[in-house]
Amino acid sequence: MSDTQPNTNGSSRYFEPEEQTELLKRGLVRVSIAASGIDPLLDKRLNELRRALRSDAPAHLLGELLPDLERAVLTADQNRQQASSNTSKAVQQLIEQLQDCEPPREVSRALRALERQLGELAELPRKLPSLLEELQQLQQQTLQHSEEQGNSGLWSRLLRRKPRTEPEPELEPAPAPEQGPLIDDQAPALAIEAQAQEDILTAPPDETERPTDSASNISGEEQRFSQLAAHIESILLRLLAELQILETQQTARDRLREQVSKGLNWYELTAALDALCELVLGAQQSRQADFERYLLQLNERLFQFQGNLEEAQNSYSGSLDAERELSGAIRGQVQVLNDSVRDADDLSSLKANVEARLNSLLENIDKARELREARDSEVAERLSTMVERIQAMEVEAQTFRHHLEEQRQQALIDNLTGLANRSGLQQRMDEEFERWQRYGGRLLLVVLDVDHFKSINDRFGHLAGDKVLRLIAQQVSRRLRKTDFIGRFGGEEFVILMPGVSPEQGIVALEALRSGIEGTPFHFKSEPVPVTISLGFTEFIRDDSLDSAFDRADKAMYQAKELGRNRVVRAATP
Ligand SMILES: Nc1nc2c(ncn2[C@@H]2O[C@H](COP(=O)(O)OP(=O)(O)OP(=O)(O)O)[C@@H](O)[C@H]2O)c(=O)[nH]1
Repeated sequence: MSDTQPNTNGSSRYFEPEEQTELLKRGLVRVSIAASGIDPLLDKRLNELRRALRSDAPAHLLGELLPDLERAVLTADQNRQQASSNTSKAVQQLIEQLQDCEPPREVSRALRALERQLGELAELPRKLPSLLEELQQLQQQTLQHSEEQGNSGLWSRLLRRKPRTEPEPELEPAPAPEQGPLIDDQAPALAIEAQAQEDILTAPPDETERPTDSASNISGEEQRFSQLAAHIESILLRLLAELQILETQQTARDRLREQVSKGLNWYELTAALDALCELVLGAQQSRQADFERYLLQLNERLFQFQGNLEEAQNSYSGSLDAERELSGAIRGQVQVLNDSVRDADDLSSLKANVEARLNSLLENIDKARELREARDSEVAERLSTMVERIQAMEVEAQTFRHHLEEQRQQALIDNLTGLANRSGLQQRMDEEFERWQRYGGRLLLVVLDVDHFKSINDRFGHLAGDKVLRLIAQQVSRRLRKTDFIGRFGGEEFVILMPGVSPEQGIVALEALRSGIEGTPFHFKSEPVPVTISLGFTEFIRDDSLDSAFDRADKAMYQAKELGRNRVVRAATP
């Protein structure tokens, strides 16, 4: 059979089968070149095919290449579909984010239309460039719209600097009253002198650092952001002040403290956190290394100690041997003396003989004594060295115990209020609960929450909020008995334990506590800041667990909030 093919001038011409094969091969080579660059495995297989076609490989060899090629084509197709689906998802997310920014209605509509186009995955690679171009325009319109609405976006907010550093407001409690038997009614006057704090709310922002904003268009959101940054800085400064570091880290700490107190933007904040992390880890590692060194030293000393004991033991058994040797020698000399007395012929030779034997006996005894004395003094010396070493070891162990205890205690204290933190509170609750289970008696658990604390933060800033928390902690601790215990449960919530107090006594005490806080004149500059607390409490009853009692007290506290706040509610017992 023959075949025809249109030639360049339009007429058809006949092709021999060899020519047709050649043409097909050439066509295949070109198609394979066009299909290159889609997938690395497919490229490899196409390369192999091209090499085989160019080298005039026999048909059966070409046939062997085909299954691999087919597989590579299928895999490449799957990969392409997966890539299309990923791209589609990413673009879809971008569209959703833009929709979240509340774009103008026409932009939102266009975004929805664009989203619909993403459904046709097969078309996506071809359409992607125009699709992205359209998306970029819609994004620009959305951002422009956001800025016009004064609703500055997350990035612009993050990249901007906060206003000047917020100075600490001065909250000055009057001197502490004497502790009353259960509750002291005389609330001290507190003055929150916070000129500086008020400055924050009214001070114009730093123009050089806010290139796009004027002082007048700082949104409420922006202000909250600045307050949050100030809050983070105050926490960092407190951490830096309280961090136990090494002498070699002092300069790094001072540098970081200076940097933080000057105010940080978010980029600097990340670096500052890194630096803080380094300080903490450095100090921790060094303490760890110290401890390891101490353990090594201790090990070495114990080893020496054991060596000394062994030597003392050897020396003691050496003395026993020497004494045994001496008594054998004496016995021998006495035996010889006996024999010479028995066999003596005349008095003068007997006398000389006895004298010689006695002298030799005395010599032996003297030698043995000297030897024993030398050994005794050696043992005494060893013992005194050992005693000294033990004393040194005791001192070191004591110091380490002290350090460990200090660190353990620090981990249980809340930095802001100086009260027990959640872990400290948990520890004490466990102890009190165990005592109550073992010995019975009365135990009250109180949950205390500051009312509308969020609005104090919002009105006066987080630093003022912190000060209020500190002062409440002080006020409440002063009014409690020595046997009571207060810890910070978290945020603006505290827990009080009152052992040996009946619910009737408890309600009186807590009512006085509540009215004491209410009557404390907190001031922000000259403006009074109303601070009240809500309390819920319960008595531990049979079959109670810590959780069940806490739950009751917590519910009672929420009931106090629901009833209008600033009150004490006793939990209903089941
Ligand atoms: N300044 C400061 N604020 C804190 C601290 N811990 C938590 N807060 C804030 O305390 C506020 C508690 O607010 P909410 O839980 O809404 O309660 P609230 O405003 O006191 O209202 P009620 O409890 O319903 O009276 C939140 O805004 C927290 O950010 C802290 O250590 N310092």
